[in-house]
Amino acid sequence: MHKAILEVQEISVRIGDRMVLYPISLELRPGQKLAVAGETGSGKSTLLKAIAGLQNLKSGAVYLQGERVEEAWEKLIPGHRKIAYLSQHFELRNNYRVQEILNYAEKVTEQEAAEIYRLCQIDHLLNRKTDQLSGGERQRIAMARLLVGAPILFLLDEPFSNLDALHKQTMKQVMLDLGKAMQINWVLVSHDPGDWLSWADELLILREGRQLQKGNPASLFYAPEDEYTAGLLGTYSVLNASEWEQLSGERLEFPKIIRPAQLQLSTVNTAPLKGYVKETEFVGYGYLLTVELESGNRIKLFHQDACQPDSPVGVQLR
Ligand SMILES: Nc1ncnc2c1ncn2[C@@H]1O[C@H](COP(=O)(O)OP(=O)(O)OP(=O)(O)O)[C@@H](O)[C@H]1O
Repeated sequence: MHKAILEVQEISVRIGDRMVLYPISLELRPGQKLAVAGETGSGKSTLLKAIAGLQNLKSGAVYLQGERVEEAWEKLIPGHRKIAYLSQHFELRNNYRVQEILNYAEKVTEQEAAEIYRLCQIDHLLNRKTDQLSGGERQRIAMARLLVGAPILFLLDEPFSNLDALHKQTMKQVMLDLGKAMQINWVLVSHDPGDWLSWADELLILREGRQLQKGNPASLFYAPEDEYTAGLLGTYSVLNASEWEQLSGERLEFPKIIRPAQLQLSTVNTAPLKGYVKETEFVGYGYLLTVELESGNRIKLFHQDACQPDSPVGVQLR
């Protein structure tokens, strides 16, 4: 019995004469949810396709429950029957009823299929034609279509890119429910940190085809190795070593990356750092202030209330 559902061993991909993915290894244990982040062109889709057996590898191998996943060149129709891959460019055949499209892919019992439709929140759409659906509905149907194929690993490429905040929430709930009910393992690729920070157990950061950092989302959020990772995951500021020492008492050899929620305003006279408010931006649960420190360095922090531009403020650690 293999403990890992998925083992990716040192896989690399070359397309034409370009290296698109340098050797990457990872493991997914049952129930684990992995998110892959990186700037556009960093190799996220290529990694997913390589895991799904839809890509030729230059080196390495992918194992699903201990069995090697064949590469694209090894099969007449590339792909693995236990791995579902939902591309950001998925297509639903036009002019069919939703039910017909789903029946065609069904490899589960009628009862299980009904449960999948319920969890994907598409029961009410089964009699619709595929060209009478919203983007969010199409996405959930494409997902259900793959799910009735009974996968154990589900790979999603930018599943939220066309959805509004409400539909995103629905999709995330659907994925959580499905993960629990059907013991499906997820790997998700996304641009938007809001999509997966709360969702993933593990986060992999890619840059120019290389694995930069891997860890749990909260630790990467608060301790990114560099500004690339910091920037991918949200708003940040950089304090120089002396500013950080004034703030925390800790002496570092390098600048410190810090998140807005780690700082707060304080009384000007006694504050370790002083500056002036330059911008106030309403962000729903408060205001994101831009404060220019005495050094000229601009940092961002959250505050409950709006502040007048150019008002003098003190800054301390929260
Ligand atoms: N079929 C192909 N032929 C040539 N180059 C390709 C091909 N597919 C991908 N690439 C290149 O490989 C690199 C990685 O592409 P990939 O689609 O994996 O990136 P990505 O991180 O998913 O990007 P995005 O977020 O824009 O979807 C890019 O530089 C891309 O131009």
